[in-house]
Amino acid sequence: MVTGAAQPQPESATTAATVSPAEPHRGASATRRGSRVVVVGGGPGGYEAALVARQLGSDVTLVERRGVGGAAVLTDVVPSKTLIATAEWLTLVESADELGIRIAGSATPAGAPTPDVEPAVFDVDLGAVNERVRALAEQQSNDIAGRLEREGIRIIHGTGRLSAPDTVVAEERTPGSGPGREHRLDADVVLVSTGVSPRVLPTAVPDGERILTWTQVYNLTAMPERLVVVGSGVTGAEFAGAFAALGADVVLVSSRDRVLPGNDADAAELIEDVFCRRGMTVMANSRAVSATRHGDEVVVELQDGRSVTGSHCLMAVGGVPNTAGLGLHDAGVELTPSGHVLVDRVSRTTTRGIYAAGDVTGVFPLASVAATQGRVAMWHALGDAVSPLDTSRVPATVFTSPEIATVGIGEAEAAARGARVVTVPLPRNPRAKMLDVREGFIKLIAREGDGTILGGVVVGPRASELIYPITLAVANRRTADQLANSMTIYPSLSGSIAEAARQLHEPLHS
Ligand SMILES: Cc1cc2nc3c(=O)[nH]c(=O)nc-3n(C[C@H](O)[C@H](O)[C@H](O)COP(=O)(O)OP(=O)(O)OC[C@H]3O[C@@H](n4cnc5c(N)ncnc54)[C@H](O)[C@@H]3O)c2cc1C
Ligand SMILES: NC(=O)c1ccc[n+]([C@@H]2O[C@H](COP(=O)([O-])OP(=O)(O)OC[C@H]3O[C@@H](n4cnc5c(N)ncnc54)[C@H](O)[C@@H]3O)[C@@H](O)[C@H]2O)c1
Repeated sequence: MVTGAAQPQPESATTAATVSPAEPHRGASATRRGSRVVVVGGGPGGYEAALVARQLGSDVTLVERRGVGGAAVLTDVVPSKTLIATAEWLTLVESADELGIRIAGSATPAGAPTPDVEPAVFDVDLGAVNERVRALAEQQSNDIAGRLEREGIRIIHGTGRLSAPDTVVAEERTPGSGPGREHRLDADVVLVSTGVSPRVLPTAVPDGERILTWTQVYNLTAMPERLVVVGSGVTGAEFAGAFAALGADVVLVSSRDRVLPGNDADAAELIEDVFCRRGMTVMANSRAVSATRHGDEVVVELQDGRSVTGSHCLMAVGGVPNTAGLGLHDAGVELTPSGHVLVDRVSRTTTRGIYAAGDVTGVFPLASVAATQGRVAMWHALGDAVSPLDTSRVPATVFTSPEIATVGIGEAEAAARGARVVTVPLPRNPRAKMLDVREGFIKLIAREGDGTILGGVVVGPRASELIYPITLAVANRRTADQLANSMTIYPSLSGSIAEAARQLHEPLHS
């Protein structure tokens, strides 16, 4: 019998005790030791949950059909950010000349005419880059699997489904030899964390060679001559930027009037500008209706009758939740109109004892959120202290060059709430000048009156790191004055965060 902690109440706040997850939890003796927990899907949502459940004394089985670490480690976050690391290196090299670095033998005494030497050009061996990417992902997956096994978590390499609300059937994966052995796993708590798969348009079916999903780009052994990227969301923008930096001729087909439609408008405009300056073609208001292979070419037809031809096409048109065949309907688990699993802020589904975490819930498709949802699910299910998920404080980064990092409310909401917005351009910052940083900004949003920081945007190198002090301020309801009065290093890019905060100061007499 399933013994979940409380009646599910999707969309509502939890009934459990509320403390910050950073505070010590109650002792495991207060929790349901010895519970049988089955996790289906081994991405960050699943494996982080498994670790918490084990820590709380449960008997834990994790069923994963592909590889531990999930899509996050094997096809999405880890490989894309590793590829981007190579692209970033090439972007840095663009500044070499400005910084006084010359090709060996071409430096001249001061004042002498510079000899006519071609700027350094690097060829990227995409086969070698991708080999490194795949090896790193595989290694990370093995590291996580090793950790889980050391903690005493049982891993079944196979496909899981619910045969009843308290039973998971796992069919073991036996490569090349028909159906594998079936395990019937009785569970007190089930966590569904099966992620999403790339959305496939029936008129643009990937062949894995020239029409690709984002999971297939790591099989390329040679640089695409002309890559058409369809979709200008985060995935499309990151790959378009990376491949342009790696030396491919890139066309970005965007169905909207600008790239990154869900992001800060100033940041998106800046990135689109950078893309165009680097030679990328950005086609706005261009919805792709099909992608067809003709020998070594791919023709992408657009809704307005135009077409664009490339050597390769990357479809980055979003994902669909992996719920098919899981037995969710029969188990009474409700889905949202978009097909995601309906959960509340402690990850409960509509069936007692069944929880869900990560992209399959569609709550906020980030690895960090998946992991948090998974942990929260186990804290709740197993009776430990728990805070419901708060998506208003989640930081996110688009790993373009420059990076775009955001946290808290955006400008539209700021306007609606009458909040104050200050933007400080990064190129004015002394450290930025030294580093030849030519674009970027810090934007802070603060509540009128008491100056509480409500949100922020950083566009610049390593914005993913620079956003942290702003995240701390948003998460802990700190004020602009508190941010301004925390000293920064001189010279440092974070000095501009303090500068923006100083500009938000409201004098006592005002
Ligand atoms: C290109 C790309 C780049 C990204 N970059 C970032 C980033 O930089 N930072 C970030 O925070 N997020 C990033 N994301 C989002 C991130 O990948 C997801 O939010 C994260 O993977 C979600 O984790 P998850 O645990 O929900 O699922 P996943 O990581 O998708 O794992 C789900 C697992 O479940 C398995 N599974 C599915 N069905 C079954 C079944 N029936 N039985 C057994 N196993 C099953 C799958 O094989 C998979 O391994 C990126 C996404 C993409 C597409
Ligand atoms: N750095 C990161 O953290 C990172 C990176 C990648 C993805 N993600 C996560 O994954 C989620 C999904 O991102 P995504 O970019 O894969 O999907 P998405 O759904 O956000 O974007 C897909 C884009 O494709 C467009 N599109 C759809 N059909 C089209 C067509 N026929 N022609 C042209 N354009 C079309 C859509 O309008 C949309 O803008 C994001 O919300 C993000 O949370 C995160």
